Amino acid sequence: MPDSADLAALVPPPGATAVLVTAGGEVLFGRGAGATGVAVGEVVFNTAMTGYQEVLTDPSYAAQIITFTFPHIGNVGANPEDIEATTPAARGCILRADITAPSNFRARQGLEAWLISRGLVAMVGVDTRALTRRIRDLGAPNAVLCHDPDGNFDLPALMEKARAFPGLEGLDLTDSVSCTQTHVWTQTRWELGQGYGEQDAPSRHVVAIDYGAKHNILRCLASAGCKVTVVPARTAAEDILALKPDGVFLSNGPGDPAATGRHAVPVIKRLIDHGMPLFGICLGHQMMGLALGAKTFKMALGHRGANHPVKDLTTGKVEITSMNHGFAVARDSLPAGVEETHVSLFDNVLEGLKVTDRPVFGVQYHPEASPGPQDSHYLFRRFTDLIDRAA
Ligand SMILES: NC(=O)CC[C@H](N)C(=O)O
Repeated sequence: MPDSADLAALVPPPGATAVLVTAGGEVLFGRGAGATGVAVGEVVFNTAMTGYQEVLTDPSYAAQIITFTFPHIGNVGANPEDIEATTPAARGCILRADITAPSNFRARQGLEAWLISRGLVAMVGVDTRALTRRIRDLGAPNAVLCHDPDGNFDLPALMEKARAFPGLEGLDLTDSVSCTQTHVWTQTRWELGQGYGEQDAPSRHVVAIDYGAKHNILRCLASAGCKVTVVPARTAAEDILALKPDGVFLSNGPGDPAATGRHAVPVIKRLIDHGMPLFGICLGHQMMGLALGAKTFKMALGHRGANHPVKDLTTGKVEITSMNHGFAVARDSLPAGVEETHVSLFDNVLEGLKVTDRPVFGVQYHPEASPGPQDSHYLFRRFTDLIDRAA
């Protein structure tokens, strides 16, 4: 493994204004883009070919630096609609090609200006295919991404910074991305020519626990006919029950489910015991698993993209899904009475579960897509059917 002296001896190539330094001492130079400064986190790759704005605003990417496997990122620019959360969570991004001027009727800004406005550090002009292979073969590294227009890099200090990052295992990050106030969500899904809609006359009441919820999940719930009351991540079970919901939704979110589960699992257990219809997505699904007595584990590189095939074991149908997870529920830890409902056809990881005698289910992937195909939207209907049957 390279040491500080090896790193101090490295001379950046001419024109290098950004560098990625891993905790293991690997160094990758490129050209800086977006905000200047230093970003610390776990480096992961996403294989989606579209929807970079949704990916970069997904709160589940807190404390992560994203490299896109698609080489041309930025072609459609940025617009104020394709935003999954207003607070920045991802730390930065790494791109193959230079960011070019936008060409899309919805663009209001170029990607470069948008990255700066969100404080996202970026690096372009690097071999993202080699970086992706490295992540695939050796796992997702902790690293520091530094953008300095003068190209002054203290590489040993950057490596130390990467080493000081504790890694995602054991990290509860929901407080940094959850809402702070209870509020009602009324926006519905985007339609071409109309944009987002506003809900009218919802017939069911769902409380969504916000561990870092993507907006499109809330829109899908609103479009499925639910009045959606969004509550902060640490809301007590009794306060949720006092809102008299017909069902409770457990959102996606960043970090380690076992760490966030320390405060969230007792709340989820109480709701399950109460007989409440429950639907969990990603982090919400993982913590539902923990509440039922299953275990979660950290995957070597995780699943991130918009092209992951999943089989619904309850219908035999295969759907192409959107994913972003680095942890998963361990199949062999599922207790009696909890059934696996979905499985990844890429690597056989458990992607969904349900409780046999209660109205409780969750999926590991992202049925709201954003970005990605809409094959899995049926799950919102499955939730409202459960609510209606439990009424
Ligand atoms: N999208 C999510 O909710 C991600 C859940 C969790 N942080 C993981 O990486 O597995």
